[in-house]
Amino acid sequence: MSHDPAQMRPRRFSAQGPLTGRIRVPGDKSISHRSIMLGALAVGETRVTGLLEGEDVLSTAAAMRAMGATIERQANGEWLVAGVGVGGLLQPGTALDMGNSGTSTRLLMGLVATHPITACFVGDASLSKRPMGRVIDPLTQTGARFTSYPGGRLPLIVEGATTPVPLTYRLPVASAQVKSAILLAGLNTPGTTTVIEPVPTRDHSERMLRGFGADLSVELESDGTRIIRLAGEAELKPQTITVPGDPSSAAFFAVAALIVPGSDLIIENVGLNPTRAALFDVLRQMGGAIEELDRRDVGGEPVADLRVRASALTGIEVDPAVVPAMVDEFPVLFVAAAHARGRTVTRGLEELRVKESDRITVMRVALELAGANVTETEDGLIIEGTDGAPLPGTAPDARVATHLDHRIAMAMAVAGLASAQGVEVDDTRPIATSFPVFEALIATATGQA
Ligand SMILES: O=C(O)C1=C[C@@H](OP(=O)(O)O)[C@@H](O)[C@H](O)C1
Ligand SMILES: C=C(OP(=O)(O)O)C(=O)O
Repeated sequence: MSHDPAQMRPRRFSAQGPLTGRIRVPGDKSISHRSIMLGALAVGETRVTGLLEGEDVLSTAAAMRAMGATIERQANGEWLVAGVGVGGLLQPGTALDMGNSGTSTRLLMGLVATHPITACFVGDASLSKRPMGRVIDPLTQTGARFTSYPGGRLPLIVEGATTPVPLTYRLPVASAQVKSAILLAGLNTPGTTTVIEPVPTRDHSERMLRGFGADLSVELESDGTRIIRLAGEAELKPQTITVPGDPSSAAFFAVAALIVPGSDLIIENVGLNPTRAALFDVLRQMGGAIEELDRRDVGGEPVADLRVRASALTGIEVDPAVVPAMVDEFPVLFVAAAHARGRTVTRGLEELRVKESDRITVMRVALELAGANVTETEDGLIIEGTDGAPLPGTAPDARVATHLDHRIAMAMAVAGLASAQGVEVDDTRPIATSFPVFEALIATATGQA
């Protein structure tokens, strides 16, 4: 995807009335990536139902195919992955195009680092600005070699180690991608790979590696630090996986239903893994009516249907400790805060500056353009809400710049649904990276479908 204005797809999102009825969001992006990767490393056939068919996951699938796996979508929507076995990845014939996806890039760099192959990683303009040094640094210690653009940026070449050395690594940033890259590198490494995680991040890799039969243990220290140990030269067994709905996608509809008057919406099948679900707790603390219905287990992850009703929200100080458990949900939380009574303060969001865009600055500019009262700090935003009044929206000649960032486009679309004159975003194309049916579900929930 490029910034070429001729290819951008702008759209004005305007008030369409309340969100009602029932919707179902697509499969979780993090679990979908890992289903393909681990399936491709197992010996035999893994079956995946509910896979997110977003561009990011399709980039992962294309890369795993290029390294030898057979990955096919069946007519009934189920995906079959025939794996090559740990150690069996083949040298890709061309560069691996990671598109817009940080998760694909960092996790696959981990996999390639301990296979005796060389791979070149390329990506779009957004991904090519993102820091890869955070995985290059630890993975270099396995014996892999990296050649990258200055600052550890894409394009980059990974020459995997022929005799990889196991890592013991303490994470300097709270990042599930860095953790997962090291664990995946550990799969084809003799001995024990150890990741020390002072601040817990999403634990899908740990859960799924165990599910695929890897010998992985997690020790919890008294201060909350997690010590994750993985026995190398693992043999993964194929699995049948049902991917739960993505809480990060449900987040947009939860906020829309809270701030659009008269809404009463059921969002079905939402994954509520505690390392992911903090947004819903924060919105409840703000006074949001979010009920969990039929809590159950899907594919080893807690899931519920969420009933969300329009609510008067109150600003709060968001505890920085919850940031990793809602790291992708801040853009849409900011939109909720812009409609609350009083002030919302967020801190500890430095990581947002290195996502698909700098989500602190980009959301400050976007919300200001829509008429909100926002102050940017070094590590967060302070937002004075409207006490339930609609934001004016963007002027007829103004467009929110989304910078190839799907979550900016969707958060500001939600702002548009609750605005007086609509919010125009400059490009809706990036939405397809994580939530291809987003616009269709808006139409369904607002009765326009
Ligand atoms: O491991 C994952 O699947 C992800 C981890 C997070 O990134 P970081 O590890 O950079 O925080 C998150 O922002 C991303 O959307 C998905
Ligand atoms: C940060 C995100 O994804 P990634 O890092 O995989 O590009 C996201 O989906 O918000």
